[in-house]
This record gives sequence, C-alpha cells and structure tokens, in this order.
Amino acid sequence: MRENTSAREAAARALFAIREDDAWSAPALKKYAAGLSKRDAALATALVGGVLQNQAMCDFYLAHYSKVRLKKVHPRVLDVLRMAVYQMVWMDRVPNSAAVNESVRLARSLCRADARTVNYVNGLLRTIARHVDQLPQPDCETKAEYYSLRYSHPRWLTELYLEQFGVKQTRLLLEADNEPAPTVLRVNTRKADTETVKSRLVQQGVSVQVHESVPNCLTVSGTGSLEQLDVFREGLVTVQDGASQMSVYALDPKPNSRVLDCCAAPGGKSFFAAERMENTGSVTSCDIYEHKLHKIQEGAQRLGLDNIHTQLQDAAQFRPEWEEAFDYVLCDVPCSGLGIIRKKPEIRYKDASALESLPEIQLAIVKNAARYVKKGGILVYSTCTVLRRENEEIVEAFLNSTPQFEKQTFSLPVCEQPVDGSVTLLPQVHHTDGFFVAKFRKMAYYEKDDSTQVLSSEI
Ligand SMILES: C[S@@+](CC[C@H](N)C(=O)[O-])C[C@H]1O[C@@H](n2cnc3c(N)ncnc32)[C@H](O)[C@@H]1O
Repeated sequence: MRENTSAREAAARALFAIREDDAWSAPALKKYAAGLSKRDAALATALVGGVLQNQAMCDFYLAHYSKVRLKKVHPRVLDVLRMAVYQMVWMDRVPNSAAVNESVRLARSLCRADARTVNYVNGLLRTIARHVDQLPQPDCETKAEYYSLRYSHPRWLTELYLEQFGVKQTRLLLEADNEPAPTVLRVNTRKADTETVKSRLVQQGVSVQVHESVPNCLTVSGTGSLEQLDVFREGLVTVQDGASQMSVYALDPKPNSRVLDCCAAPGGKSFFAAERMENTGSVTSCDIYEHKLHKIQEGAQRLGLDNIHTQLQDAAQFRPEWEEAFDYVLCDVPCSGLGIIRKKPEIRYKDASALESLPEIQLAIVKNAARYVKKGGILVYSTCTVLRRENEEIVEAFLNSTPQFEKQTFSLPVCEQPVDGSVTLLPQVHHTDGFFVAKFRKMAYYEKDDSTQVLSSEI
C-alpha cells in the first residue's frame, strides 16, 4: 500500500486547502497531485470528492464512536479521520488496515499530532473498522435533516429543494449531485467531424462514447489532463457539458449576425455561438475581470475563431453605443453554481450568505442587457443553478419590469417537448448538469396604452 501514500497525502493537503483557504477542489488537486502517477492521481481525486460528498455521514460515524466531541478535534486531524472513514465505508478495494495505518501516519506527519492524538486516531479508526458492517443508522426528526445528513448537503439547501421539487425529486437530485459527472467534449465541426475525433481518441487509449442526446458531443473517460490531448490542442474540441450548450441552442444565432455575450469567461458559450455562426458576423464577449478575457482570447485562437472580440465590461452598467445594437444577447449570469455541484462538490460548503445578493445582480444584468437587444432580437438568460430565486423569480421580475419582451418557445436536444419560455435542467431527468435557460424576444412594435394595451410582435 506504500505506493498510495502520496495519493493520500495529496488528498489530505487538498482537503486542508479547501477548508482553510476556501480553495476549489480541482485546482487544489492539480497542485497537490502534480507528479503523481495516473493511478495515484485518480485515487487522490476519488478521496477528495468522496470526503466532500459524504462529509456529514463521515462525521456521523466518527461522532458515534468518538470519546471526544468532534468540535474538540483539530480540523486537520478531522479531515484525515474523514478520509479514513470514507475509505473504509465507501471504497471497496482499500483494506481497512491500510486506511487506518495510513491515516495514523498522516495524523503524525501532516498534522504534527502529539502522541495522545495519534493514539486517539488509531483507537477510533480501529473501532470503526471493527464495526464497519454494522454501522449505526441516522435517526432524524425531519426529512430535511435526514437528507442533509445522508447526502451531505447543507440544511438550508435541502429545505429549499424540498419546497421546490417535492420529496421524490429532491432525493433523486441529491443522489445525482453525488454521482460522478461525465466529461463531455463538444466537437468543433468547423475543423473535424465527430467520428474522426472519436477514432483519434480511441487510438490514444481514451474511452469514448457518442453523447446520448447532444449532437456532436463525446463522453470521455481515462483522458488524464484534457489540455494535453492532441484533439484539444489542435482546437478540434471544447470541454463543455451538454447543459451549458443549451443556452446557445436556445439563442440559435444565425450567420452574419451580431451577438453579445455579457458574462462570457471562460468562453464556452461564445465559442459555440461563434462556431454555429460559421465564423461570420461578430460575437462580443464581455467579462468584468480582465484576466478572464485572456482565457477567451486563447480559446478563440485555439479553435480558429476570429469572429470573437473581447471587451472588459460590467454587464450591469449601461453602454450607450450598444443600445439596440445586437441581434442576440446572452446573459449567462454569475450564480450560485449549484447545478455543477457534481464537478465542484465543495460548493455546498461555501458561505451561503454570499449567495443572497445574487438575485439582485442577476436582475440588474438582464435588465441592462435587454436594452442592447435590437427590436425583434433575442435575449437568453441562463444560470448553472437550479434555485428558483435565481431562475424563475428573475424571469418573472424581468418580464414584469420590461414588458416589451415576450417569452419564446424553443427546442433543446435534451428536452423531449418544446420548452415554453424557460426550463430547469436536472441531472436526474436530463442527464446533464443542473442548468436553467429562458428565451425572450424584444417585440418589434410595442405600445402601452392605459385603457387598451396593444402588444404586437407581428409588425
Ligand atoms: C457563469 S460564468 C460565465 C460562463 C461562460 N458564459 C461560459 O460559458 O464559459 C459568469 C461570468 O460572469 C462574470 N461576471 C460576474 N459579474 C459580472 C458583471 N457584473 N459583468 C460581467 N461579467 C460578470 C464572471 O467573471 C464569470 O466569468
């Protein structure tokens, strides 16, 4: 088991960084698992993801057998204990003795635990190892409490989901949130066809499947670093989940048109729009952070797209020269990101109060962006969250305050029926990330009269 030592060490260091420095798991793993073999990097990734997805249950088992209250245990030691429990309870192929011994070693070396703490770790983990086939069952007073514990989601979120989706869909959503997310590559059809990309990936030992519902997409595994793939470097693919492509399907920009992508970095939707426009017209890709614009420029260059132009712009600030200047405007606004919790399991532990200001920002962005849409033009609002307060409630407030827009019916590859104005995509239903997309059209002629309101989109 010695060869896996560094994998566990990398995982523990990544968990420390996520908790102590508010780091995201992917860059933390990239940093701490750098230099590990493919197998060890995969183990480190599985450990970090597994602990984050099952933290509440790990703590429940630890608390049951611990003689010390978990609050009194040093947080780093607790991370190491959680990792050990995760290995013993959820990972079939790790012998319990290895999980215990390696964790004791990590407590000593990485946490600099004193002899008393090391004894505590050793004793507690050996007790759990002895009882691993007869662990206690949670006994909760409410469904929200049980689901929070069972699926390690914060209570406020479980309560919101129960309110929004009901019991069955909430359970399915929470279960899906803890499933591994597939990696989807969208083929740049201007440069290659899906079959060619597929066979090149197969030749390189990558496991590939054609996506079940989204055209020109491949679901891949065993890739190692995606940026190192030849097909990526040559600009034949973009890494983009099916859900994220749906706002561009809804936008449906035509060649030679003028598109504004208000919140564009790192650029996935701009790239897809520009490709669908066959590299004609223009896509103005904005972001509020300058350093993020470089990502868009790099991506456009890699993909061979020269119809993308970047602009540093706060999407909530009006820019007079853009008034009614765009045929299509996409507002893929900053959001709580809970729809991509499969890829960012740590998102559930971020400060919930920081999310409260989002609806105000989102509404300000979409209202401002609406002014840039030409008469008869299209506006799409999207988020990668499933929370009603950032989705349906924003749409409702927007339509109430901006009556010259009407909702549009549209079709999406992942939806069997046409969408009437807006849709929330759910992993357990649509087999994509959680996502929301709404489509509106600015009426060509709009007149408001107090007695007889005339709304016409025919003219
Ligand atoms: C959901 S991400 C966009 C993802 C992007 N559309 C894509 O598909 O790659 C939201 C982006 O909005 C940017 N952002 C946040 N506040 C903004 C604002 N007020 N104006 C413009 N961009 C903003 C963030 O920096 C972030 O890059």
